[in-house]
Amino acid sequence: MGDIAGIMTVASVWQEALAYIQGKVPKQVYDTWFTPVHLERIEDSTAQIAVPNKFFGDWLSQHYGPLLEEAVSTARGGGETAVSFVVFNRLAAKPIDPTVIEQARAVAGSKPKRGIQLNPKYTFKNFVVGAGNQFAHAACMAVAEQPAKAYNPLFIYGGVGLGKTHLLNAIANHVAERTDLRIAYLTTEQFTNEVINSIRYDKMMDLRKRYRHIDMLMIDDIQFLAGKERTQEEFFHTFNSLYEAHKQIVLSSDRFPKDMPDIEERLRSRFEWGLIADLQPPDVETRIAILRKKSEDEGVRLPEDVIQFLSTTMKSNIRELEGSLVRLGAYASLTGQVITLDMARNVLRDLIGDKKKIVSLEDIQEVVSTWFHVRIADLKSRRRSKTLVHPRQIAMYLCRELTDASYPEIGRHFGGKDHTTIIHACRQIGKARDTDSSLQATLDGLKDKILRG
Ligand SMILES: Nc1ncnc2c1ncn2[C@@H]1O[C@H](COP(=O)(O)OP(=O)(O)OP(=O)(O)O)[C@@H](O)[C@H]1O
Repeated sequence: MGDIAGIMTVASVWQEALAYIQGKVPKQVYDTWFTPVHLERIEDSTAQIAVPNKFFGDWLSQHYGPLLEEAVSTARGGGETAVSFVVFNRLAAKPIDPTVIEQARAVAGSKPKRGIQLNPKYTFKNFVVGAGNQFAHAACMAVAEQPAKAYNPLFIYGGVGLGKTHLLNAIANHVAERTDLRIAYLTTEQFTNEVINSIRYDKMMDLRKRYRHIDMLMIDDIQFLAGKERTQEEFFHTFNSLYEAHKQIVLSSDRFPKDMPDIEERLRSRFEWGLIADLQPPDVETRIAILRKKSEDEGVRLPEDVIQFLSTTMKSNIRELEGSLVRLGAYASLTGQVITLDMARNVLRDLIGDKKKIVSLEDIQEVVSTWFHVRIADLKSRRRSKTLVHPRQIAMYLCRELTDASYPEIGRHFGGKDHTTIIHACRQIGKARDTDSSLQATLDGLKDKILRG
């Protein structure tokens, strides 16, 4: 009885809200944007509007969110009503919260577990497991099931957009759902800012106390500690006290510990104490599985030939794969067309074109020097220290791989070196990359930076 009364109320509120909207927008807008949606329920003072897919919801929220709020509030006879959106063709539809659509990075607050803002979308359930990420996934699952018992620290490394943040969030979400452990999940940038502020306001003791009383510390993109001595020092002490107290530490990085030249040795070696698990670019089967899963979740119909096209064009980065799906879905939704192969080619032309960007030898030298924290002059010099030889050889190798420059020409750009030196470097790196997955990840990361500019 209560239910029926509830449904009737919702239905009548919606009818009135629609009448209100009709009076405010042109017919075409009304037909396109308001007839496909309905009011699902009203809870507290939030009205849930059911939409056909995520993009529709995003668009509606951006353009007509305030009008919807006004309409529902008026239909309910006043009082503020907020609106949120759910996708109605999904079984477990979740509200679309604009703050979590983009990656939500967590902030460690004074009460770490309550203060964190995890991205609820990043769970183990929606992480597609394939050959390249199986190991990292299993390691993360083990840690999530048994924090501080399985592997400590857990160090996840992998190239850009391969799922590090997703996995870290998945661990935190899993643990937060099942336990009362106090979790601090933050990016290295946030940790650095906290250290800087604590120094500035003389609150170092507070910071230390805060971090030393948590049960699980998760820091994303730890490579950004490079060159930040004071933050490294603070992190070192935090690490030690948590580790000694048998608390879980999880770190992610885009490179292997030994490839972090500007990080103190005592920290680097600690990163290797537990388990290091890498994320490799997905193979074609995994790319297809990811596309299928994401398109299903987002309510986007992707024909088979488009799935094939996307999975063979977007090879090295899952974020890019996802981005292309988002763009296609938005385009199709806004133009009211179904997705076809031609549309995909058209809409994603610039994304695909990016890959063919012409790069110069200088671009490569610049990116490599920033990555390894060495000067361009040192890359061109004849100094033979190990910290220089490796980046120099990598830069030479990438010059050969990403440009049409000849060996002598590359030699000239590296301080007038002989072409045999360049050939040697290319062979060394080419050979090593076949067996060294950390080198592979480094090369992928560098290429990504070079090609995207
Ligand atoms: N195996 C997977 N299954 C489903 N989605 C994935 C998978 N791997 C990555 N993704 C998705 O790809 C996007 C990029 O992943 P994520 O942000 O975790 O990458 P990252 O490695 O942290 O990148 P960055 O180096 O830029 O910080 C996210 O939206 C994530 O959900």
